[in-house]
Amino acid sequence: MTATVFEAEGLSKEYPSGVALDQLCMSIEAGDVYGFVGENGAGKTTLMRIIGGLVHPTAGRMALFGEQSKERLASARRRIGFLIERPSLYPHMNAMENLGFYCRIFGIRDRGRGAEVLKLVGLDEAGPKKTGEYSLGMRQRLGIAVALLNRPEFLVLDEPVNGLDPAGIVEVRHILEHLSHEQGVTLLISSHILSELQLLAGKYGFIHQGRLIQEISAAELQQTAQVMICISTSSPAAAVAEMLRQELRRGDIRIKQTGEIELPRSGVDLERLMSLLVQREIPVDGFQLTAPNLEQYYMDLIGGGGR
Ligand SMILES: Nc1ncnc2c1ncn2[C@@H]1O[C@H](COP(=O)(O)OP(=O)(O)OP(=O)(O)O)[C@@H](O)[C@H]1O
Repeated sequence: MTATVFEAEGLSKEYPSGVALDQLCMSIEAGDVYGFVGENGAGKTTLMRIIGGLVHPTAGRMALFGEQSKERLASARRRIGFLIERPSLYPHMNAMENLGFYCRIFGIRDRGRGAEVLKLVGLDEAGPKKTGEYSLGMRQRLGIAVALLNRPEFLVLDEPVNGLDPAGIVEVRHILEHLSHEQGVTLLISSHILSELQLLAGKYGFIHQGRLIQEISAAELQQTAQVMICISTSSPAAAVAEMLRQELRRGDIRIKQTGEIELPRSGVDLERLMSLLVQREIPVDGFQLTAPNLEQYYMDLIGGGGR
């Protein structure tokens, strides 16, 4: 039986300016990598702050590791690591000094723990460099190291790859994969980079205007989301798309921003499609079947799919 790490029932948060979380019900099981997806202002950070005890809900209940009372929630939070918004680091200190500071705050006596987490995030060679001189990627990795100091069973990460360059994104992904696969850490990750989230998460929760509108597992996404056909041609895309709409009698053929023509795979006779392109002497520079795509699924879900 898997243990429930986090559970919310009717969890709400109202600010004078409006509702940030609206009767949210969700659960995260031990070992899950839960991807939290939503537009700016949807309520993701608010939920993470509630989990961290930084914000109090106005209604509803929640449990962490099955604990619900105020006192027990406080001790359950010691089993969790947080990186919410930007890591707070002292710029005039190096990585080890920053970690030493947090060890004192968290009451961690294990003197070797700082070096261990630095190694885990690949910063063990950063040496005496002050964190004020760190790149964004290094700061983010050090933020993850801080979150790991207490050997958390559950890690809550608010947009951990936001603003990182491609190499930094891959580095953070490898760290999180290691924590999940090798150490069994449960992860809750919010991100706007859905292609990246799709490489990590096993389950997704979609939040829209404070409401959890859907949860789906990666396997369900694989089955549900549409495989798309993507055609690139040097012929005018608008004319080719119109010809295909007429011939295939479909209204769901669109031109992507990249200029490629895209249509759902389902119901398309590929042989007929190819022969239409050949008969009309349309040069085909690329023809691809794309894998189920989290971004497209999300856009369709909130009604902005453009198809
Ligand atoms: N301290 C606060 N006081 C008043 N309103 C707040 C506060 N914090 C958040 N809000 C509001 O609550 C709503 C949800 O914000 P939240 O930061 O949780 O969204 P988010 O999904 O994390 O967005 P983003 O992707 O931009 O980080 C927004 O309308 C926001 O303006």
